[in-house]
Amino acid sequence: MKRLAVDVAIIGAGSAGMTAYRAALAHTDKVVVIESGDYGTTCARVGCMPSKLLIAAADAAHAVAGAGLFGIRVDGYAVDGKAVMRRVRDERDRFVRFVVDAVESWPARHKLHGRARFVAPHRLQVGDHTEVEAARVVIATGSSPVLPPGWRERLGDRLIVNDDVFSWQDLPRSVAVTGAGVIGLELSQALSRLGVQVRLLGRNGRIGPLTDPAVMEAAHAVFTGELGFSPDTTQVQAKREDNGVRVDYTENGIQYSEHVDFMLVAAGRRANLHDLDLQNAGLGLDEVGVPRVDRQTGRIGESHVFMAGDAGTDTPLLHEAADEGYLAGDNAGRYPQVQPHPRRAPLGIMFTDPQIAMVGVGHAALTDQGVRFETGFVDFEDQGRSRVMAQNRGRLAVYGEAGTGRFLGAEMIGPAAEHIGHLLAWALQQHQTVLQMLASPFYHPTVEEGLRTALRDLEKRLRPVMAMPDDCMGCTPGT
Ligand SMILES: Cc1cc2nc3c(=O)[nH]c(=O)nc-3n(C[C@H](O)[C@H](O)[C@H](O)COP(=O)(O)OP(=O)(O)OC[C@H]3O[C@@H](n4cnc5c(N)ncnc54)[C@H](O)[C@@H]3O)c2cc1C
Ligand SMILES: NC(=O)c1ccc[n+]([C@@H]2O[C@H](COP(=O)([O-])OP(=O)(O)OC[C@H]3O[C@@H](n4cnc5c(N)ncnc54)[C@H](O)[C@@H]3O)[C@@H](O)[C@H]2O)c1
Repeated sequence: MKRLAVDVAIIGAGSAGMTAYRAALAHTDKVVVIESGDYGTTCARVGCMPSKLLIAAADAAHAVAGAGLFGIRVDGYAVDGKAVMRRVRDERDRFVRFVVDAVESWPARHKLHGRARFVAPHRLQVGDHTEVEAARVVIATGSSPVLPPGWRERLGDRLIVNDDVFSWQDLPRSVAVTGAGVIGLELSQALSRLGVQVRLLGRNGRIGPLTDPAVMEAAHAVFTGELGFSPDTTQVQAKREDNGVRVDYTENGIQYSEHVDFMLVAAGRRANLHDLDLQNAGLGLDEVGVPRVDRQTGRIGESHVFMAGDAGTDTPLLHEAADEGYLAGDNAGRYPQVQPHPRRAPLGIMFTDPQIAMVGVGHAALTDQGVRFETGFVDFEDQGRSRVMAQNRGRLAVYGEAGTGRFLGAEMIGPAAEHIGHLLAWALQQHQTVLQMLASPFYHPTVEEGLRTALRDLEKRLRPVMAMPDDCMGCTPGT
């Protein structure tokens, strides 16, 4: 058994771990990053990037299929599944290469390969070959898909998760997708637009991260209109049969039975903490055995252990993982002079079409917290620029605090949501009021004019006396 003594040991070389490494290195050279799997990160290898590559192909197919609306005739197009998947894999490999190159440029003394687990608060065992004595530890072990009990045993290789999709050589004929969350919706719509027959099995009418009933209603209209989407299924059973899976489920009291090539499970992800033997780390764990992490320091309680990324967050997103990696790595490096780091305004974007954006505090959380707030809406059906582009589907809800007029958050499904989401998150981070936001420029004709309509609606409800003049459709058409 080799022995190693370091100031900072980082478990996991994903996006959070890599950022933690760079931050810790600013304080000490005695750092080691321990990785049990392949280098390249979840984001580049099986997450953000390959999923967006698949969506890009689906968008191209959708644009061709819908070109007739603009008077553009496209005769006889076909989706070449092998070519689609080849581009997804090739471009994905390019992104992975950049990450792997970065890791390969690190000195060998900073890297260790193998599965890490705690044997004592300051001691990690890595595989069966090395024992690391670490003054501080950063846990950045990411997350893995949650599978319904017994399905892996019953379905074998017909049960797939996101990782499997991106190594396909060709597109299958049909898939059932369990879970209408972010991954389920993004992949279902992309596969459907590429000609795969899709059955998306949701639960309790949930649709991605949305909580605002009016925005959810608009989202339901979008996805049930386009996909084989069953938003409120119960009693879902899956069993293996010849060349695929038999899926039985109930919706609205009616039983359905379908045969599909694969069952894709996208029913949420769980932090990779189970095999770390955290009970040996001397940490305070909560009632379900999970450590509590300070959002601004990344530190677990008063301990020498820090956590970053999907392993310890309720916002498992790439930019959050990178930020958390930085603050955990920095604090592990400078320990015991741990310092808090400010966090950014919450922002989430789903790359469906139309896209979904969540900014700040959502409708359900505002309601649960008893905040006095008002809501402004815009429906995109008659929004000028959106209609010009035939992307006039969806709804935006913006929330403002009663009394102060402070902007609090937004939920949206609609055109350009990735851009509108950023504008709103930046305004939120600057603590702007709705009136201050309305004082910013809005160009004509843009989708942002739809945002202005929603903000004006909100302003009217927040401060009836100081309301802005009504929209003038004749002055600037379709805003
Ligand atoms: C399909 C999909 C699409 C996504 N799309 C987006 C998107 O568009 N935008 C966005 O912001 N986010 C997206 N995400 C989320 C984003 O990918 C994650 O939030 C981010 O990658 C998390 O980074 P991480 O460093 O925490 O984990 P990871 O990158 O998973 O790194 C964790 C590392 O720890 C290693 N490890 C685990 N246990 C041990 C151990 N005991 N010992 C040693 N090593 C260990 C693992 O092998 C892994 O390499 C997506 C995720 C998925 C799955
Ligand atoms: N665009 C992006 O930023 C992006 C894209 C993909 C993933 N991600 C990240 O990855 C995380 C994980 O994604 P996810 O989609 O796996 O999780 P999720 O939490 O977004 O969605 C899981 C969904 O599955 C449902 N569900 C759970 N068990 C079920 C069952 N047995 N049957 C039917 N439905 C069931 C849940 O109610 C939920 O709606 C996301 O929270 C997100 O942060 C982000």
